[in-house]
Amino acid sequence: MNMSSNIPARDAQPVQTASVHSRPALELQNASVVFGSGANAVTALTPTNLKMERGDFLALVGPSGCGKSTILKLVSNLLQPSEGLVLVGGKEARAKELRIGMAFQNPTMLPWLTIEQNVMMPLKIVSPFKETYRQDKTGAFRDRVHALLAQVGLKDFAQHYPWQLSGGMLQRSNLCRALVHEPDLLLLDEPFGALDQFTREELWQIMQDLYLDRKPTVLLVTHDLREAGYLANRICVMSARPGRIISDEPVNIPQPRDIGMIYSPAFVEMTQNLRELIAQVRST
Ligand SMILES: Nc1ncnc2c1ncn2[C@@H]1O[C@H](COP(=O)(O)OP(=O)(O)OP(=O)(O)O)[C@@H](O)[C@H]1O
Repeated sequence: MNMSSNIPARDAQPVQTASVHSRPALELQNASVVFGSGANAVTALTPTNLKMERGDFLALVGPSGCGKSTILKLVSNLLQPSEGLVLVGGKEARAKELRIGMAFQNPTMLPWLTIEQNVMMPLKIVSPFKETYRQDKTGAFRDRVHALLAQVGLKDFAQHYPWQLSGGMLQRSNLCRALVHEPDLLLLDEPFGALDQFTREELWQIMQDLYLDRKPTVLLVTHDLREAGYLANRICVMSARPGRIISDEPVNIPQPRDIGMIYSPAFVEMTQNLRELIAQVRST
């Protein structure tokens, strides 16, 4: 399947996936996951290889239950592979203190803290920021939080509490919190799944701006093929359980991408090809 296209983009720049660092940001080497044992064993992931360079934005798509979240859990060290290796920045995930940012479908803001305090939280608890958090007399951390909030249009909401914000505003704050500590990896698990279509598209544009500004390495799990095509520079399709990656293709559309692009014939054709591939693997 070829996901190349001639779709025009605003202020087109080449897609940048090449690494300036020698070690991949993330590597799965024949990593497999089996839950349980004996007759109750469930193979969630067959031996899987995956490599991401720094600054890659990879979308993982596939039928329900194929192991997408399992891969996120492996990468974030919430789960150990039954066999194989998971390397983050060249070191085993379990051997390393990981600096990871995460955003899920439901923003998990602490209700008794303001948005500013919620977004600040990773700086308080994650190295190397936590060591200097208390000595931050200049307010550099606060400035960092405010700059992020301003970038996502929440400049005037820093002192509000989570219950005073809409779902879309909460997810924008959530993205700020996931990025504030400059994570080695940003893991996104259906982060826009609970939003209405207009808000979702607005958030895609905000996510794109944040990504192009900071170039974190991003692994996005989504069921929304347009979201994958709009945001990612690589799309991996997984087979039905037991999961494995059956297609790994670049999205050769220059960034930044215009949101109107998702209605263009070439983009619709690309997502249609993905849809057909997933329909095939669901029925086999
Ligand atoms: N703790 C567990 N014990 C047993 N089986 C599990 C466990 N966690 C996940 N599984 C199984 O592993 C498979 C992969 O699950 P996973 O959550 O990774 O799928 P997914 O692709 O993220 O699904 P969805 O798209 O529906 O969120 C599923 O069949 C699931 O039932």
